[in-house]
Amino acid sequence: MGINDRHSLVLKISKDDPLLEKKKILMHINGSESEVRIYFSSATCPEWTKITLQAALRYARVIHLNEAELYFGRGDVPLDFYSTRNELESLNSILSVIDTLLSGATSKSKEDLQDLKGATIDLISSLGDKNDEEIRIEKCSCSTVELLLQWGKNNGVKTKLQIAYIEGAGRGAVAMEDLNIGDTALEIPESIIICEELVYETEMFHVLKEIDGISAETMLLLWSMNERYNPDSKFKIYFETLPESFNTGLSFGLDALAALEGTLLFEEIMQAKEHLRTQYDELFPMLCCNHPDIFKPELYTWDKFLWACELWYSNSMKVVFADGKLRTCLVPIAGFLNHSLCPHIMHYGKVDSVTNFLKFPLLLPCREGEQCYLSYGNFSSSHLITFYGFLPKGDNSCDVIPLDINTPEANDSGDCLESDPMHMVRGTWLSSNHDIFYYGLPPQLLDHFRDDKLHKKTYDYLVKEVEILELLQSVFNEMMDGLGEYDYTESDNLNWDVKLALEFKDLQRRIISSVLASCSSGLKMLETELNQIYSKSDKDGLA
Ligand SMILES: C[S@@+](CC[C@H](N)C(=O)[O-])C[C@H]1O[C@@H](n2cnc3c(N)ncnc32)[C@H](O)[C@@H]1O
Repeated sequence: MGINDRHSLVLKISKDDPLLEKKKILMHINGSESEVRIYFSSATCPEWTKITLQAALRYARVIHLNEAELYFGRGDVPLDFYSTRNELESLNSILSVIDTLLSGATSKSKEDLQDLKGATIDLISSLGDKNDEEIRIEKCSCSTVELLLQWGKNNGVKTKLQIAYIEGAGRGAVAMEDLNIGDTALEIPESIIICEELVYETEMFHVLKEIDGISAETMLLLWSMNERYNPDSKFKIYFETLPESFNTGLSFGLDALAALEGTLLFEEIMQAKEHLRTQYDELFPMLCCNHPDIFKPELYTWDKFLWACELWYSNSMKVVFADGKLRTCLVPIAGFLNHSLCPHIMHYGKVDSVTNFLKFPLLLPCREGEQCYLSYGNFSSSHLITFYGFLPKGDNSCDVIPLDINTPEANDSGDCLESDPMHMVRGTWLSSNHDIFYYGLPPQLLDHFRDDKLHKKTYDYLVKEVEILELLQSVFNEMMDGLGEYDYTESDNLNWDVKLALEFKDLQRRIISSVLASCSSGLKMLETELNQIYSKSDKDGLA
């Protein structure tokens, strides 16, 4: 209860948030501190739920911003929509505050809180509806998948999902009934999660533990290469459901790599492959020669090593176990969940210490027959292609093009005087402000080039703005030329990897051309502004 019998929602930035200081500045500019209290009362006006939620959402969005979203946001524009992920997290955090209030509320206040809860759920649901996409889902009658589900159930798995074939994404999980926010779609007992402890029980461990600096993840990867072919494995059925090839960026052929030349994705894939090759060469053939009965040479080829790397990159999850330890794991059945930029499940990495189950609760309703999506994390499309082998549908706020800009000012000892963020651009269609001096471009990038001493809207200021936009135009024109032309003519007969490479290049092209369009329209606005100054000075001169 707050003043005058009104209730309040209290939202605050976590003290452990690494972006705490930056978020505090943004909150401060918008009239609040790291903690904000939003008063509400049903007696104020009929629209009170909408008004309360709008007020709370502005601050909740800041609390849930990630680094890139903070870079692209700005203190002097309203704390508007940032991304679907941010919106989903923000609305759910408001919902959990309301739920906490409800647990201790009296009957009158309960009614108001229930109304507010209903309005919050409506907003979350409409977010899901906006991102709803038409995709073909077909029943999966694959016997190995059915065997795995049965094995899971025998071991205690509880699920409200069934496995289906999803157009363009292999297998996926589909809701068997209408699922609401807070419902648990899937529960996996800790006992069937594949994690490092399994290696410790094997002969292999006695050999591997002698290798200097070897990580638990690498041991587990080598274990899985053998276990995949072990007829007596406890996880035999799980391994049988895995695809023969994962088709991630790590398996891109020469044509796809050639198509990507000059892009950051090319660099990312080459670096990742080089790293894996070095790791492989450090272990093999040494392990096979020294311990051929434990590391059978036919199971430890480069191709099989790459398969295992792709398995772990694309299917593993970081899980905090009931003992509090974080482990990289393979989670049978949960491994069927596909990724979305508007996921139903986001918070799932912790085993419930009372029940010993890893639970997958919903942040977004999922109707019967709809695909239930997970968030694999805040990853750019280049990361998702390299390590997962797909380009997600929709606007990915992590798709940025980093810019190599040096901070000009440094003191005598070479240290930068002011900490300059890593500058970048993204598709300017994601920005809400395309007015003069904003142009849909990142404010921090523009500020980097601006001269603080010039007063806004003066002739010199406008001339400097023109210079900045022309500079950006030349940088991005060069980047666009480097990408070459897109050839659509034969796209039907292309290999999966070349297709993916071309789709990535097309996305890069769309981002760059949006930046170029923003620069052009900005230059036009500046030209109009300068013309007004000229005509005014002409008139003044005549007078
Ligand atoms: C954890 S598995 C999910 C289950 C997988 N679809 C299967 O059939 O085994 C991750 C893999 O699923 C695919 N995937 C996940 N989300 C996807 C999406 N939104 N679009 C296309 N493919 C996706 C990618 O191949 C990715 O490497």
